[in-house]
Amino acid sequence: MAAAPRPGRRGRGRAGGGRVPVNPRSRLRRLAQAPRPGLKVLGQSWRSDRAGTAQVIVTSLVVGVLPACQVTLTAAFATALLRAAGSSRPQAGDILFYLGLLALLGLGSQVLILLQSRAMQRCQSRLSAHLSDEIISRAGRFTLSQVEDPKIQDSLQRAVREVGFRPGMLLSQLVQTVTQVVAFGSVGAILWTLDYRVALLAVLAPVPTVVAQILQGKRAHALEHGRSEERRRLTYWQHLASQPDSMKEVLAFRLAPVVLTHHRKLLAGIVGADLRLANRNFRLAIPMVVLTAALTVSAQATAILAGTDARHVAGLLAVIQAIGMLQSSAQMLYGALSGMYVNQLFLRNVNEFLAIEHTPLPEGELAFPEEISAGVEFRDVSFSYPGSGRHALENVSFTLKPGQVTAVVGLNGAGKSTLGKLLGRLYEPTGGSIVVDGVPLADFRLDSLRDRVSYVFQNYVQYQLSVGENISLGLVHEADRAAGRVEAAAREVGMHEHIAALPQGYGTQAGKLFTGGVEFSGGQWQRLAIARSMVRSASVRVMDEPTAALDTITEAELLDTLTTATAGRVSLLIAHRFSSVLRADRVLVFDRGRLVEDGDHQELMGLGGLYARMYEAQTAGHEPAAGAATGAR
Ligand SMILES: Nc1ncnc2c1ncn2[C@@H]1O[C@H](COP(=O)(O)OP(=O)(O)OP(=O)(O)O)[C@@H](O)[C@H]1O
Repeated sequence: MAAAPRPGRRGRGRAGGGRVPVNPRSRLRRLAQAPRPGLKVLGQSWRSDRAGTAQVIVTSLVVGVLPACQVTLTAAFATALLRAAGSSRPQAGDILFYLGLLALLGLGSQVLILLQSRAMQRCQSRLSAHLSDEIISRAGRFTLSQVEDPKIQDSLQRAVREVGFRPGMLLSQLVQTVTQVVAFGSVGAILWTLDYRVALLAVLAPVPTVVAQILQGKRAHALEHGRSEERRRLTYWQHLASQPDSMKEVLAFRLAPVVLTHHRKLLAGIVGADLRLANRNFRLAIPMVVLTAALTVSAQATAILAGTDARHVAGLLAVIQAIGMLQSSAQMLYGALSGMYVNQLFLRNVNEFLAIEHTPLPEGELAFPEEISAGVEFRDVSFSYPGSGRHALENVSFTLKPGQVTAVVGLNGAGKSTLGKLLGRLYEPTGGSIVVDGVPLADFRLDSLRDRVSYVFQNYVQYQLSVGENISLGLVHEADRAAGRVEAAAREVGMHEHIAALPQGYGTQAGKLFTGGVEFSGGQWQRLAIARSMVRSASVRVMDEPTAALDTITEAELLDTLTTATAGRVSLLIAHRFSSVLRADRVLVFDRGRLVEDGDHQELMGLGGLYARMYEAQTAGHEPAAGAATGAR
C-alpha cells in the first residue's frame, strides 16, 4: 500500500539507501551538472520572491566585474605614478583622479556586497519557508499506511533536517558561482594577455583542494543517508527524556539510566562514525593540500621570473594583483561549485521526499449522505496491515443500521479499532467492500466522506492549542463555525463550567507545553476529544473507547448523550466496559479478526459464547485472560 519512493531523474532512487556504482565519466558528468539543482533552486527562489531574486542576480553580476575594474584601475594608477615620477611637470591631477576612482570602487564594492547580502538573506529565508511549506503540505496528503512506513518517516526526517539551510546554501553558492565566473573570466582575460603560464598555474592551483572537498562532502552525505533511522532513534530517546508525557514514566519507573544507556550507545555509534570519517578526510586532504601549495608556489615563482622581465613596473603590478585575484576567484569558484555539488546531494533528500508518490485514494463524485437510510454494509471485508502476513479482519459481513447504536466488543487485538478506521477510509479493505446505502465508499468524494464520519479515537490527540480550538477543530470544514456550537458541545460533555472558570475561558492555552498553559486530567482531555467529535454534523460516528478515562458518574451522564440513537445516523461504539455495551441496540462480537457473534445483549447471553463469558468475567470483577475464550492467541 505504501508507495516506494520514485527513482530520481537518472533512475537512481536512493530512498531505500541502495547505492549504485558510478564510473568516473559519469562522475564528471554529474559534477558538470552541479549547477542544475542550483538553477532549480534559483527558479524556486524566483517563484517565492521575484524582487529579491532579481536584486541578487544583478548585484552578483556587478560584484563579478569589480576585480577586473580594480586591476585595470591599479595599472592605470601605476602608469600615472610612473609618468609623474618621470616628468618634470606636476601630475597630481591624474594621480588624484585614479586614487579617487579606486576609493570609489572600494566603497562601491562594500555597498554592493551589503546589498547583495541583504537580498540573499531575504531570498534564503523565503525559499526555505516555501520549501518547508511544500514538505508539510505533501506530508499531509499521505495515507495513514504511508505515514506508518519507517522508510517514509526516514525520508521525511531527512527532508525536514535539510530544508532549513541547504536550499539557502545552494542559492548562495550559485550566486557565488555567477559572481566568480564573471570575475574569473574578466581577470583571467587580463592576466592571459599579460602572462598565460601564470594564468594557467593560478587557475589549476586550487583544483586538488576542491576535489578533496567534493569527496569529503560525498562521504558525509553517504554517512548521513545511511544513518537516518539511527538519528530518528536518537531523537526518540531524547523525546522520552524531555517530554512531560513520557517523563512521568521515566521518573516513576526510574528509567533514566535506561534512557541514558540507549542515548549514549546511539551517540557512541554516531560519534565513532564521525571520527572515522574525519580521519579518512584528513588522510585525503593532506596530499591535496600539498599539491595545491606546490602549484601556488609555481605560479608565484613564474610570476616573479616574468616580473623581472617586465619592462614596466605598472605591468608587473597588474600581473601580481591579477594573480592574487585570479587565484582567489578560482578558489571561490571551485569552492562554490564543489559546495553546490555537495549541497545538491543533501538537497536530494528534500526532492526525494517530495517525489514520493502519494497514491491518492481513488474517489468518486458523490457527496456522502447527510442522513443514512439503508445502512452501512460490510460485505465480506478483509484487511491486513501493510507488511503484516496476518489478517486484522477476515471475511467480515454485517450491516450497521441508521438510528441504532452498535457496540463492538472483543478481546485485545480482535480488530475492533481497525474496523472503525476502515469506515473513514483511513485504511482500505484488502478484500470485500463497504457500502453506504448501496454505494461503495470509494464512490464518494473523500473530503465529503471524511466530513461526515466523525471519530473519538482510542488514542485521541491532546492539542497544545487553546481549549476552544480543541473543540472547534471539529468544525474547520463546516459552513457554520459559530462559537455557540463549540460551547454547546462543551456543555454536552460537562466541560463548559470548568472552561468558563479558566483565566481566558475558551481562549486558555491547553496543556503545559507552551507558556501559560493549563493542564487537564486524562478524563477532561477525553471529554474535549468527545466534544470535538460531537460538534461535527456526522452521519457516521465511530467512538473507540470514548469513556475509558471517565469517572463512573461522568461516564453515565455522557453515555446518555453518546448512545442516544439519532435517526439517519450510524453509531459504532467500540467498548470493553459493559456499562457502555449494555446501552447499545446491538452488539457485534469479534475474535481474532472474525465476527463471531451478533445480536442484542439478551440474545448473546443466551448463546453462552464469548460475549457471555466476557460479560460474566467483567461483572464478576475480572476479564478472561487473553486466549482463554478461544484457545491460545
Ligand atoms: N498500525 C498498525 N500496523 C500494523 N498492525 C496493526 C496496526 N494497528 C493494529 N495492528 C494489528 O492489528 C490487529 C488488530 O488491532 P486493533 O487495534 O484493531 O485491535 P483492537 O480489537 O482494537 O484491540 P484493543 O482492544 O487492544 O484496542 C492487532 O493484531 C494489531 O497488532
